[in-house]
Amino acid sequence: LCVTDLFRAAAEAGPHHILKLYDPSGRVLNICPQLEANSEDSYYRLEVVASDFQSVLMPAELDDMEYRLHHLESKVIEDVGKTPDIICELKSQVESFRRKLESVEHLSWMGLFKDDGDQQVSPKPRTPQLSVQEERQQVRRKFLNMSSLQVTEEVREHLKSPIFDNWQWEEAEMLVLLQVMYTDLDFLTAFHIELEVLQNFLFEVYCHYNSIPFHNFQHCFCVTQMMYGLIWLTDLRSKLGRIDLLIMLTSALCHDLDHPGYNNVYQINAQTDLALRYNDISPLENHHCAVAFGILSKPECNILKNLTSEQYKHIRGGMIKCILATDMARHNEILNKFKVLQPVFNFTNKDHKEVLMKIMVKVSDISNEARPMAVAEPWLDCLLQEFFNQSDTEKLKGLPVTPFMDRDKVSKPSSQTNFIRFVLLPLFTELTKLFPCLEQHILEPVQRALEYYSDMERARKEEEEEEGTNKPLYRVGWCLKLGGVSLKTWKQTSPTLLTTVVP
Ligand SMILES: Nc1nc2c(ncn2[C@@H]2O[C@@H]3COP(=O)(O)O[C@H]3[C@H]2O)c(=O)[nH]1
Ligand SMILES: [Zn+2]
Repeated sequence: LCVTDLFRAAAEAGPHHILKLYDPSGRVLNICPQLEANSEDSYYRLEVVASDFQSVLMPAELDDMEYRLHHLESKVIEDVGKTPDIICELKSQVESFRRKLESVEHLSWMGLFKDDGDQQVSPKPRTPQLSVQEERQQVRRKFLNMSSLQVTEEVREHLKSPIFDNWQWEEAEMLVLLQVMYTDLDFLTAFHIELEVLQNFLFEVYCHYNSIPFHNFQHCFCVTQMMYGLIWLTDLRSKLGRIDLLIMLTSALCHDLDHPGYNNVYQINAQTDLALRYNDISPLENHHCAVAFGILSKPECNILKNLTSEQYKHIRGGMIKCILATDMARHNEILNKFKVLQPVFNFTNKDHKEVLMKIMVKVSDISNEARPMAVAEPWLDCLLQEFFNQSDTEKLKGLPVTPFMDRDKVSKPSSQTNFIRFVLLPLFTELTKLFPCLEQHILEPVQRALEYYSDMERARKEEEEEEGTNKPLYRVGWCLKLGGVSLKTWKQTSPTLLTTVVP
């Protein structure tokens, strides 16, 4: 097929069909303007992979929702004589969602079109566009204009709790809160850190996180805040040296610096610059750590500059160990070490302390489900978006597809029930044995999350059985949030409840 034929064929198939294009070896090709020409003896194969496109992209829920909104509006008008603002807002959200589905943007969701021309999967020097730079400078100005003294006692206390809601805070405010963490742990006095240097360091850290769905600055903030909360909850200040606390908090802060949104498996399979540079050994974690020390190598950002060389060496060694420990490929190795030590744990033993510090960073890194559901669930949507993006790219490039990232294999609840059962609970249970006070703060919320996602999984299966069809594993619509309530939850709530949950 020549390109014109291709588009003619697509037009003939009509808008209700999904087409996929394959090369002679059976690889799915990206239908995009950069498509290479084929020759007479290398045919492209065009296949209709799904019909009734409209019903996939226009979930019945959307019609249902519009109908119910209309119904609700007429009832409210009968009572109060006009359409309340909240209903107008909902109508415009539903309308904008419909427009999104009708446009071509959603095609990238389905792995059909993907502009991966400037995809950054290697640590090339970052040359942000002016607008990004401007945005950052605005954040910097706002951050520097706020004083940590403005942060009230109430917020300082709340900052120590795992129920802290990151979604309520802007980036500049998060930077101030990070500054509060360093000051309230007395790091500035203990390590002679000048406030201006701390602010420069925090700002540079912020600039070195990418705007990607999950491994972004907000994730860095959440992990650091959880670490901070754990330090207070477990009273670690009385058990470890302040230098170890500095290592743990700074490792949490730096642990995903310049994450490109594609994991180690991808780096290795795609033979990216990172994989080449680090010989396939934890390429990402090595990179995060190297970026951290790159930032610290600038004198104006070097919060460690007033330390003795021995202290510096200790901190550098500790941070390298903690950041490299976040590679999930080493999860069992590290957890098993901790399991052996836990019954005889000794806070004065150097090796014991080292394993505990790694465990604390790991727990903080994967602690979203320990937070209230309204905070945790949007994080899962972000993670799945990054996962699906990776598996779509893997399919397009003909690389092995990472199974737990494959939109054709995982559903939102199944991804979570497995992760909670096999990763979170074993890890959190072990830490709780050493610090029983953590049970209510991290273990119980995770157990509740497991029930929540098991219920969601059951409901999905029942719906499938009722309808006798396979439900799409992860519907586009599930991502639309209306006042923090997912469409699916919304569908299940009564119209009267709707007005109360949406605000
Ligand atoms: N399914 C699932 N995976 C998670 C969750 N939180 C963290 N992870 C995974 O755990 C990994 C920790 O290291 P990475 O940041 O590389 O990538 C993270 C995700 O792959 C979660 O809530 N659900
Ligand atoms: Zn992380």
